[in-house]
Amino acid sequence: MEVKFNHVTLTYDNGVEVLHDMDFDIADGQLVALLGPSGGGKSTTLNLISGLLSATTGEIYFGQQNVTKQDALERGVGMVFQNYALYPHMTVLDNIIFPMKMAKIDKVARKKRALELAKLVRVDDQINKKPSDLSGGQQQRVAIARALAKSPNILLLDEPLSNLDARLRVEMREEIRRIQKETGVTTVFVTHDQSEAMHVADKIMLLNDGRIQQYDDSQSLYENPANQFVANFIGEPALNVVEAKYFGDGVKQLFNGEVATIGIRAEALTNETNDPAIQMQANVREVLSFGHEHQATIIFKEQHMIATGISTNVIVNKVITIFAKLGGVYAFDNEGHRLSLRGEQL
Ligand SMILES: Nc1ncnc2c1ncn2[C@@H]1O[C@H](COP(=O)(O)OP(=O)(O)OP(=O)(O)O)[C@@H](O)[C@H]1O
Repeated sequence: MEVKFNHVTLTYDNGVEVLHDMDFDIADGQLVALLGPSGGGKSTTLNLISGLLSATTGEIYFGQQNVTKQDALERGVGMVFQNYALYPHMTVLDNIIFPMKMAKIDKVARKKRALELAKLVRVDDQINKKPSDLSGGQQQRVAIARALAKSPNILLLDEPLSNLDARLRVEMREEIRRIQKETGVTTVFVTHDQSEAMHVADKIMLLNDGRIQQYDDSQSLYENPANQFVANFIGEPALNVVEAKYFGDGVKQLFNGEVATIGIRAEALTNETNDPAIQMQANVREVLSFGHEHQATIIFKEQHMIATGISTNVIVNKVITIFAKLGGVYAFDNEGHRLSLRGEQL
């Protein structure tokens, strides 16, 4: 089911508008991550999709239907909460059956469907256990199966991986993607972890201060950030941010508009390249190796930068020419808007 927000805002009871002009489409069958820092508006957006919160202004559509005034039950959404919220006294199978029992689905049919779902989420060998006898990952699988039981229009997951240890998180993020692709149900999940969002989602909605900063696939967010917030938030190591005053006019004039800040991706900083690049005289302070990766700290006009494109045999504590490949260099004005390269449209 397609989800459409038409200029939606949300004001809480205290009179403060926390979501501003949310205008977006989630295509049918897509897996979308709501990503952003704490307080950015992820949970509020999820609750507006679910119907647990009502839009203050604007409209919400599921397909052709205006659901703005409908509650969660009427909208037919499946929810998985952070703590899974399984019924502790019921078996795995009964947990999955429960929503279908409430919906008065025939006994034989609901058991058949529950067994299919247990198989889909790979807990079919655990169906007679109680939730307390399952691992965190297994409990989450059951919670997903239960949320899918009534064939929801939309599946919503609130920080689904946050209670799992590192190994299970990696396993479950792949599982969420597999289950979503097998069922084809439009799915939205909340996370504050960029790597999780990038591994799992088809598209990422990056939220900050109750506004969509960018809604795009992960590669576009990384390679073509809309503004300084997006460029800073996405990418590991974080973007090197340097005030434009440290660069000459030649560099500033590469861009349209008044350059206030230059951002350089760590991997764009290298000591040899054939790509179009900005040249800098910089001191390589140290080169650290982590297995097959290495990371150099370089100092350019007293500004520390992290570089991952420097060869390990470079001489340390010597000023050398470092190149910043233009593909990984962004310029921003003093409001954080991204400026295009001259002759290039953003
Ligand atoms: N019940 C409420 N009443 C008033 N303001 C609220 C309420 N719930 C959330 N807010 C405010 O709305 C804004 C968005 O909060 P929201 O919980 O959606 O962010 P979030 O991105 O999900 O954050 P987190 O990752 O910390 O859960 C914040 O400024 C928050 O303080």
